[in-house]
Amino acid sequence: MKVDQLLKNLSEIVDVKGSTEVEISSIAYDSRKVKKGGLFVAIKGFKLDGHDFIGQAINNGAVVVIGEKEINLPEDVLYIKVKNSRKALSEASSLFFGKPAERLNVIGVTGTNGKTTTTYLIKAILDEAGYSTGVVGTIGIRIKERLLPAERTTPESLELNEIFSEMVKEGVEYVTMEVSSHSLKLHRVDHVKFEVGVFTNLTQDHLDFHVSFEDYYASKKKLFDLSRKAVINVDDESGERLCSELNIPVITYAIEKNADVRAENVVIGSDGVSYEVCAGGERRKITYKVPGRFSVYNSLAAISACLSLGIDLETMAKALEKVRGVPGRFEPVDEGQDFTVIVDYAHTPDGLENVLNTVKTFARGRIITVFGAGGDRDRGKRPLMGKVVSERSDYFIITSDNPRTEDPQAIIDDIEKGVTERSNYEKIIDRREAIRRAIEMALPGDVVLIAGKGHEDYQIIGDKVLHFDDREVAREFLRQKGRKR
Ligand SMILES: CC(=O)N[C@H]1[C@@H](OP(=O)(O)OP(=O)(O)OC[C@H]2O[C@@H](n3ccc(=O)[nH]c3=O)[C@H](O)[C@@H]2O)O[C@H](CO)[C@@H](O)[C@@H]1O[C@H](C)C(=O)N[C@@H](C)C(=O)N[C@H](CCC(=O)O)C(=O)O
Ligand SMILES: Nc1ncnc2c1ncn2[C@@H]1O[C@H](COP(=O)(O)OP(=O)(O)OP(=O)(O)O)[C@@H](O)[C@H]1O
Ligand SMILES: N[C@H](CCC[C@H](N)C(=O)O)C(=O)O
Ligand SMILES: [Mg+2]
Repeated sequence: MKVDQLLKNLSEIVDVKGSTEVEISSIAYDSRKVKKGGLFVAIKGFKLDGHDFIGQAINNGAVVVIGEKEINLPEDVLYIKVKNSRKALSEASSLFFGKPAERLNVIGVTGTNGKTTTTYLIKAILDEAGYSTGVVGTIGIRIKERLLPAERTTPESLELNEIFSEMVKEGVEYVTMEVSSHSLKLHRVDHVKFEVGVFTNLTQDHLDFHVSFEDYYASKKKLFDLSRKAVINVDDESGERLCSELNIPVITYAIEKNADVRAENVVIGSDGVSYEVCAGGERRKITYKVPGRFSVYNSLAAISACLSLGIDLETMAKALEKVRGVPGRFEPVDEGQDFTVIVDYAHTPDGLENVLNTVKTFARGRIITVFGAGGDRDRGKRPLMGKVVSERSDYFIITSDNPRTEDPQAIIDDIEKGVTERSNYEKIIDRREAIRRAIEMALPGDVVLIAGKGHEDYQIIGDKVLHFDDREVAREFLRQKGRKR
């Protein structure tokens, strides 16, 4: 990439110092990853300041540096001062990879809960319609049928552009991606023009990162500055507000309220949901084999997004009928036992409320819940999670869910503060032990809900990532219990 081209593409240059007669061979925002002939983007972080590592970046071979501070560099290194390094990183990496986002139809999904599920449902519909698809999100990066691991829900702009360029090479036409509030606030997707932006809902989470609920809302709203069209759940209070604040075409969806796409005659059963979708004077029966009211919402979101892309209801109904769930989202673990075990990714008060209300609709016996809350994350949600679980479970075990650098016992104590009186519960730090105990005590007809980790195959303790998979552990103890009989 030539520097003069880069200069033309950066929108907020403050100053340029040094020779512009250079060629850039790679980009890095971590000084340790800079290569010879590379561009280093210095980011003022939350913990460290990338500007402090410019020396190291130059030692590693950086020929161009982008930053926000007033800095003097050796003569042979070009310094570009910008207003916002993260935004510049997004613009530079898009250019470096040949602006791949412009060659893809990108659908962005934001909201506190339901993003992963909705992206998978949209993918299923697009596959059924015969398109070649890619997915970016919590479970990983999917390029057609190839699944690559992902560190974050929404990758940093540099990695995202690399993924997009790979997708373009492989002939992907549509990408459905989760757009987290972190990524919007931190300019990870500034270079993307979304065909459709989808808003699922907004409830408490991440108030460690966002200074207030209003800031959380404002970050999510940014997706719609980057979208051509919007799809919004107007049964959600923030969704309704968002709808009134946008100047782009909007398709609304709802069960309760009046909306462009509505679900009527909703039936929620133990093996899934069915309803009639009404859109633009058309009606079509929808069957989706994952239970819960939230399944109606997630499928409505996917239908509305695909309607805006011109796909017919017939194709959508066919696709949704075939979907058998998303890994770690309301996933049953079945070893032939006479009670139900479900692994789910609910890790917010709202997610837990939804999943427990769903379990309630079909549980014949007791509801036994195993859950915890992430360390180094929103502390305010912990007692709320404790309250929701204690109000909806007959028995529960508070345990660890990625304590990270926090004391696991202190996290459990935070959760316990919200537990209502006369609850039946215990606290077991070791998640494996907690799962063993829940399975051990389950009687015929009971439901054991293991919440919070879903598809994750690790437990983060301190800075160590240890292998841990709720589904594997549950299976092991189910077999053990089966053998004892
Ligand atoms: C809170 C958050 O999002 N933090 C992101 C932020 O980190 P930071 O500001 O703390 O970075 P820092 O450690 O201070 O470092 C500043 C800069 O110095 C650089 N550096 C550092 C050391 C060195 O030797 N040389 C060097 O150049 C770093 O590469 C960085 O560019 O900027 C970094 C670089 O872009 C990100 O990697 C990092 O994401 C971290 C890993 C993270 O855990 N993010 C999570 C919370 C996240 O993004 N989650 C969302 C939401 C999921 C959901 O909705 O549930 C997601 O999309 O996954
Ligand atoms: N529309 C919804 N509303 C409320 N809760 C939901 C909804 N959809 C799913 N859930 C619950 O939230 C959990 C997480 O769902 P999903 O993984 O689809 O959300 P997400 O927004 O991608 O989460 P994350 O922010 O962690 O990536 C599910 O396991 C389920 O219990
Ligand atoms: N993407 C979410 C996932 C939380 C899942 C839970 N298992 C945890 O680690 O807190 C986050 O990083 O907040
Ligand atoms: Mg997700």
